[in-house]
Amino acid sequence: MTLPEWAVPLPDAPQMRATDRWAIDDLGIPSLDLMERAGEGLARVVAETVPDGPVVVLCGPGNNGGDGFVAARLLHDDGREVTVMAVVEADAYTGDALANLHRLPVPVRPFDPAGLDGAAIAIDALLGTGVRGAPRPPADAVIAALNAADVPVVAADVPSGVDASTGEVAGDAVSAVATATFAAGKPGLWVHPGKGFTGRVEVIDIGIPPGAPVDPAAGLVDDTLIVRLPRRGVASTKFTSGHVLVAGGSRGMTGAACLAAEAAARAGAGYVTALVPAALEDIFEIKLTEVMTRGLADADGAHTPAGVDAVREAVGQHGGALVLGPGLGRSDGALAFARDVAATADAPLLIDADGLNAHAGILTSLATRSAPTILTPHAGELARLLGTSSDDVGGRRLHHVREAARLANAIVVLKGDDTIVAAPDGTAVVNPIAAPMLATAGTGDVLAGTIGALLASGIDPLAAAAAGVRLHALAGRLAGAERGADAVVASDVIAALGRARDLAAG
Ligand SMILES: NC(=O)C1=CN([C@@H]2O[C@H](COP(=O)(O)OP(=O)(O)OC[C@H]3O[C@@H](n4cnc5c(N)ncnc54)[C@H](O)[C@@H]3O)[C@@H](O)[C@H]2O)[C@@H](O)CC1
Ligand SMILES: [K+]
Repeated sequence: MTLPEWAVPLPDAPQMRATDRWAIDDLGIPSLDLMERAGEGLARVVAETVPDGPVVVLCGPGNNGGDGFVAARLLHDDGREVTVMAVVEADAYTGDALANLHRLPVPVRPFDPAGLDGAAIAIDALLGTGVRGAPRPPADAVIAALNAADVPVVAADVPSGVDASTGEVAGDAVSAVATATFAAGKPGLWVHPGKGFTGRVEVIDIGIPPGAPVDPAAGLVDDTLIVRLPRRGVASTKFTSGHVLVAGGSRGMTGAACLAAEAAARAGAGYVTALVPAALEDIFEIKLTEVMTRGLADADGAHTPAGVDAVREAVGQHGGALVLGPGLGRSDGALAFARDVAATADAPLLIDADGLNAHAGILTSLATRSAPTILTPHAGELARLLGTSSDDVGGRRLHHVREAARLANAIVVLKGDDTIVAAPDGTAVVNPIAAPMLATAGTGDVLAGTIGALLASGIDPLAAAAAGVRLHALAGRLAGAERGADAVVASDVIAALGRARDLAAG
């Protein structure tokens, strides 16, 4: 498993520990220097967040607490009033944390919730990457007290209670306004529910050079990937730009298929064909201008297995990528159509919406497809695919998206404001840009068409999915700036796709 070079690595907790050990043992960097720089960064983030007033530093039993001691000393040196409270006796400390406890210019007090009264800001240096499982007493009570107090919190490395490797939150977790994370981001800071606790994330350089012998499986998507996307050139034709087929639509849901088709065109496809129920073809002909349409044998305005041969024929004629599902509906015929198309169409395939519901509980049936497969579920759809609840998916997003990718032998895009794209080998990339304006009908269809166009351009499916997710979020933000964040509709996002791409590509 190797993270693509366009992704920013997010080491998990064991990889972060190995990185620290490598820096200390192999490069000879003193561990106290690392802790000093971590504490410096932490103190800086505190000063940037709340520049004046008393600071309360809550320190746990390990090196995360040691970072807190360093920040306490530096903030005190800067003239801040600092109170340090520890959750364990001072004689429980060892190593670098103990060394920094000895350098504190103020006494360490036992934790007392009243100590938070009057604080302008607090530092959560309770638990970091060394934690196992849900916070145990007394740390759990300290986390609860901190959340109950009306004091902004800056977290050291990771909000205590958030699993740095996964973003899972087994008990209570500190709700921070900012997180100063050391050496590199961690997956759990970017994946919900953990992401909901971090506030602003700042990565602090603690002086560990690149080259650690670790191989993170998770990463962040940034604009590097967009810069690398193929562009139309002087020799391009509509054929070299890629062909997207959209199979979907049903009575009452023609819009979804249109949005996916139009998004594919705006995301760079050279030509797009909508494969729609024959009874509705005239409607599609009127609604779509650049997109070609083809009517398939239908039942009462919905797809049926009788149309599958025509899909295969269209794939054989034009090649390209197939987007299956937008507006498909849930009639028995349409669901059977989706299963048959997925099982027999020999083209790169993206499945969305009711195309996913057609595969509820039978995810492994997709694993034997010969061409690449991308699935784009939200939490509810992924839960149905895996036969579990949306709450279970919501609590363990990284785990479940990886599991689905492995079972389906597909790229799986778990949508949200922390959209995760996972590959069958466990590689997972997260899009860090939230775009709340995308919370409106039809934006999922736009994402499906966008990824479809990138898939048709011939880039690898993980890159196509990740780039589509990023472009979609960037376009959502642009549309929000143009239309007003709460007024964005899906077609605004389509209209902004091209500019989003140009801006991100620089
Ligand atoms: N040299 C290094 O390794 C560096 C480490 N740094 C800091 O050190 C942290 C990691 O330090 P540690 O490995 O000491 O680990 P932590 O400080 O994260 O916590 C480990 C301590 O918490 C206790 N603990 C474990 N699980 C618990 C649970 N569920 N509930 C309550 N207590 C629990 C353990 O008994 C142990 O005492 C990083 O997050 C970072 O803040 C930084 O100082 C930079 C350099
Ligand atoms: K912490």
